[in-house]
Amino acid sequence: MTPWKILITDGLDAKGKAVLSEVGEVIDRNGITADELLKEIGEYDALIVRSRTKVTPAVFEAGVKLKVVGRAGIGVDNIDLNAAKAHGVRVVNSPLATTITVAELTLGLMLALVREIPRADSAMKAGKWLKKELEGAELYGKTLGIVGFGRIGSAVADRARAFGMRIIAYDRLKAAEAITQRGGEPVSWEQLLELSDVITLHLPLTNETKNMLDANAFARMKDGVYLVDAARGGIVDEDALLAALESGKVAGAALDVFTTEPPGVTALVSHPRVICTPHIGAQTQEAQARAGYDIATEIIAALKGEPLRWRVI
Ligand SMILES: NC(=O)C1=CN([C@@H]2O[C@H](COP(=O)(O)OP(=O)(O)OC[C@H]3O[C@@H](n4cnc5c(N)ncnc54)[C@H](O)[C@@H]3O)[C@@H](O)[C@H]2O)C=CC1
Ligand SMILES: O=C(O)CCC(=O)C(=O)O
Repeated sequence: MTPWKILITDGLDAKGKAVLSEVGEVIDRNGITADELLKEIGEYDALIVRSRTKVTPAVFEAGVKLKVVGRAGIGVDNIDLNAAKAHGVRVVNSPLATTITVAELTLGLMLALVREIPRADSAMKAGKWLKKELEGAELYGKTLGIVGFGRIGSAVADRARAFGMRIIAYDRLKAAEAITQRGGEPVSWEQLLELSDVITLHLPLTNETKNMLDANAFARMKDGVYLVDAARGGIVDEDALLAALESGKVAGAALDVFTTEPPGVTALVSHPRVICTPHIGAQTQEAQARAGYDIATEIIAALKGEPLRWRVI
């Protein structure tokens, strides 16, 4: 047994924990507060988080033994990468584990939006039979605009093609062939906004993508467009989205992610044409089992100084 101590702060699948237990002492402090984390992190060699825990410069400062931070999942916007670099701490993630799960939720949200499934269900539970009012739209033949054509965006494209949708995509960094090979048409940002019937976001939150969907972007969209965000809150300017819903520019929005999480019952969350889920994009048994195993093996590789598959820094 090595002397490594590994702290888990947002839960981890049992298999991942078992793998980690073979090489060190694993402490599960699911739900630990920011203050508690600062007090306790000094004892640990490795920290594993999901999206709840904010790994701030102060955590790196207090983490005097810290060698690696693992994100069981994809987005590392909750980890201060500059501070990690400054303290010589590696950051790793498990980027392949949850792709299918997020793509499936995205398709579910698209269908829920165009057929108003949540409204139909809650009306039934309230004893109302809204058969005449609930006339939806088909996805078939509609144009799906995918913003960010990486792992999840391209998995969404594959599934949406099966629904008979035309796929257009904007990705600032991907070669056009990466999009055409998956049956999509590469377009500019402006074209994507102007041509899409449904827009879905699959890109990271960065300084560049923050508020990418602002009032100007909404103004360029088709009237009656649908929006799905299962990427990150903050990419969409929530005030601009609310205004676009009120004006009728946006027919409906499905949001799995929010600028502040949990957001509380805001005007956006309670809007009748908004469907919300509590950041469950990656939350299936299968995806979490894969993410737990992948991050555990990557953390061990980092602690042992072995080659890494998913080194962020
Ligand atoms: N709702 C949830 O629970 C989950 C959300 N996510 C989010 O989904 C995002 C995408 O995940 P993956 O597809 O695995 O990542 P990826 O890295 O495979 O794909 C992201 C794509 O976005 C593109 N991109 C980056 N900046 C851009 C910009 N300014 N304009 C246009 N395109 C840009 C990249 O070139 C890349 O192709 C993650 O960053 C994460 O924030 C990921 C997992 C679960
Ligand atoms: O792990 C989570 O809770 C969220 C997943 C996610 O957003 C990600 O992996 O980027």
